[in-house]
Amino acid sequence: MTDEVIRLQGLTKLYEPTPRWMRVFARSHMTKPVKALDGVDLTVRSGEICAIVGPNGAGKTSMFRILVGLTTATGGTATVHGFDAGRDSEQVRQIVGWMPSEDRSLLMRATSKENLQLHGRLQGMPRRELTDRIGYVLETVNLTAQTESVVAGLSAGMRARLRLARALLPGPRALILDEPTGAVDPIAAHGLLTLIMDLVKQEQLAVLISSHRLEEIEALQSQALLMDRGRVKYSGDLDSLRREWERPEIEFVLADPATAHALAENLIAQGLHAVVEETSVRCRPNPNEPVGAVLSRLGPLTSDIRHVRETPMPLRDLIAQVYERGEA
Ligand SMILES: Nc1ncnc2c1ncn2[C@@H]1O[C@H](COP(=O)(O)OP(=O)(O)OP(=O)(O)O)[C@@H](O)[C@H]1O
Repeated sequence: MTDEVIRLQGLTKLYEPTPRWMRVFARSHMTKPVKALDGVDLTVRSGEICAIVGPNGAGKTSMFRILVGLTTATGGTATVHGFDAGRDSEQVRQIVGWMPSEDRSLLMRATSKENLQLHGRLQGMPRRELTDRIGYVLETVNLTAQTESVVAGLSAGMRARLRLARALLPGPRALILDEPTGAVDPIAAHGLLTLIMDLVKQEQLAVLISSHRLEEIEALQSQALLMDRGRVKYSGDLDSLRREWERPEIEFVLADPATAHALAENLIAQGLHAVVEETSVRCRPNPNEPVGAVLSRLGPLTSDIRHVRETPMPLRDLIAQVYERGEA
């Protein structure tokens, strides 16, 4: 399809063990090869956000580093708008905006403008175009008033927006955002995410984002790629993930604690895990089992139930299930 921007096909990255002679000097070294990415397939289209989720060591950073040309793949391909991230790194750099996770990449004693000027020059942007672009990107991230401010004096939220402005400098087709809200307080993080969503819509960017904050991923209404030790555990949208893995919690409210205990015993006898709290009993039915099926097995106890409530599974638990069942 023509609107495919980022495409990974069988992407593999193998880090070789540290050579024996180097182990003497290296602070840490590896004695065995590590497969950071193991045959990853992914497509991100323009106007789409894909969240990369995974525990430490899942391979998120390795994937990002390949896409921005900081390291090369050992197998498969990574392309952006048809350009190969390894072979055509020059072209890829002009159409990919990279927002690293930390402020370390900013010059703290320089102003916002100076940081962007330096970055643009390193990217080979012509001086005229760079001046216009700096004004535009600072306005886009609401930092026009901080154009001449020294970075050290900016808040964490402002610095994050400056890192985003820097990623936008080349006028990219794709954005790669590594933990963009990492050090930012929740209110500023919300502002940053809203800004990112608006940008995606307006400029039809394809975005890859990594975040350990799952509530943010839900708010972004993004696609999700769940990874573990270099392998893909799930790839698709969050609604399909819910349809496939959802096990809503059911709460039964009864007239008195004695009946609540009787109902809980019945559920436990059915092999379900049930928790009693005064007159309420909570349980999670088996996968794909509707609440009606549980009720039909309760017999005469059904008439003692005052209310039934269904609570959707939090995204955190949903994802944990994918990982746990994958292990099994
Ligand atoms: N330069 C490197 N040399 C050797 N091994 C590496 C290198 N970079 C990463 N690894 C290993 O590759 C695996 C994947 O690491 P990567 O940093 O890509 O994962 P991650 O999902 O970004 O983790 P984190 O959330 O901790 O940053 C890990 O086992 C890591 O130790």
